[in-house]
Amino acid sequence: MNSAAADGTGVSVRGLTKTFGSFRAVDDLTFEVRPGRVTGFLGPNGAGKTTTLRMLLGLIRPTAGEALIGGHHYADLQHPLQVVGAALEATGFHPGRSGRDHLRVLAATHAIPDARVDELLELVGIPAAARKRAGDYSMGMRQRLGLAAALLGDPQVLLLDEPANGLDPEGIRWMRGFMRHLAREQGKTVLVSSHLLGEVEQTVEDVVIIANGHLVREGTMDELHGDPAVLVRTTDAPTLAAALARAGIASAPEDQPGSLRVLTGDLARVGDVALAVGLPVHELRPLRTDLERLFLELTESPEHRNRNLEVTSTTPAGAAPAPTGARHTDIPPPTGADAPVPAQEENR
Ligand SMILES: Nc1ncnc2c1ncn2[C@@H]1O[C@H](COP(=O)(O)OP(=O)(O)OP(=O)(O)O)[C@@H](O)[C@H]1O
Repeated sequence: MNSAAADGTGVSVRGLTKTFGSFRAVDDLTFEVRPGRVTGFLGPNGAGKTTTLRMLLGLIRPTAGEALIGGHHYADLQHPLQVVGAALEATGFHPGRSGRDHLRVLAATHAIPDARVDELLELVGIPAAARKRAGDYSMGMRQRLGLAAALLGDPQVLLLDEPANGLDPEGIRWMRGFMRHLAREQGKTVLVSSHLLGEVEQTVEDVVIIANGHLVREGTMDELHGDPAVLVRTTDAPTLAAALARAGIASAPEDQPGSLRVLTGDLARVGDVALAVGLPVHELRPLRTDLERLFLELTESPEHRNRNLEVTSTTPAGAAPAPTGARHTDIPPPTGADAPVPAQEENR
């Protein structure tokens, strides 16, 4: 067993499967989430991210496999709020009640002092606004309130579903910094879902990428970026390439005349080699992997084509396909254990 899962600090998903009728929303999914790092849980709309998070939180029952938090099923946690905090949907706040009161009720049912509520509202940046009725909150305010609720019990593990949704650029910057702080300074295990790799690439160290309920890539951001490379442009690329080769650095011509792709991350070294052979450097910059393109390649390859964009067999002739992320039309609206419910207090 993975040590993080065994010592009670990580998240472990093994062979996790969920079917709704004949539709496999999550299909034999296996991955680990480590403490002290922010992990991006990525996939296009409808890939199965929320369904996976809901299984981790015991909100829906897996058809097969297991979803463990610190080596335990959610249902077996004696003090869940102190182990895992979740912000799944920025809803579920009573519109007539203030955000502060909402948190105070939640705190009271878990013997958490009111002072903790005010401390958290301060931390998420809404100490005054949280005294107004939640029904008037912007999406961004609800996100911050949801985050405060998730942190109430100071849990080791945080599961955040698209937390940047509805935040303005300043809010997004704040959220990124806050997630990094929780993981790096406080050692928490942070799993954050998003359908945009670009949205989380500056924040996450690890990624778990899924498409159509399947795992398509698990690893570090560095692995995703691949080996470092540098673009250099000069007046005599073959001479520079030969000099670089003598210095033990491989390179290959780029499309642009006079340009080389050099397989190193050390820009200064490339500049020094050019200087040593008397060549001017007209351009010298790191070559970055186009992560957005890579993400599309991984998730939209023929075997992972987004099933939500395809017409289902039950769609009436001539009818438009279900929009991306829409529920499947052959499945009745969820009820009971499988109904979408907001995080935290519904978990009881
Ligand atoms: N209760 C349900 N009944 C029927 N189908 C469902 C139910 N919940 C989810 N689905 C379907 O399962 C698939 C995965 O949905 P899920 O919400 O987990 O995806 P997601 O990756 O979180 O997408 P998004 O980024 O749009 O939130 C979708 O095709 C969705 O329509």
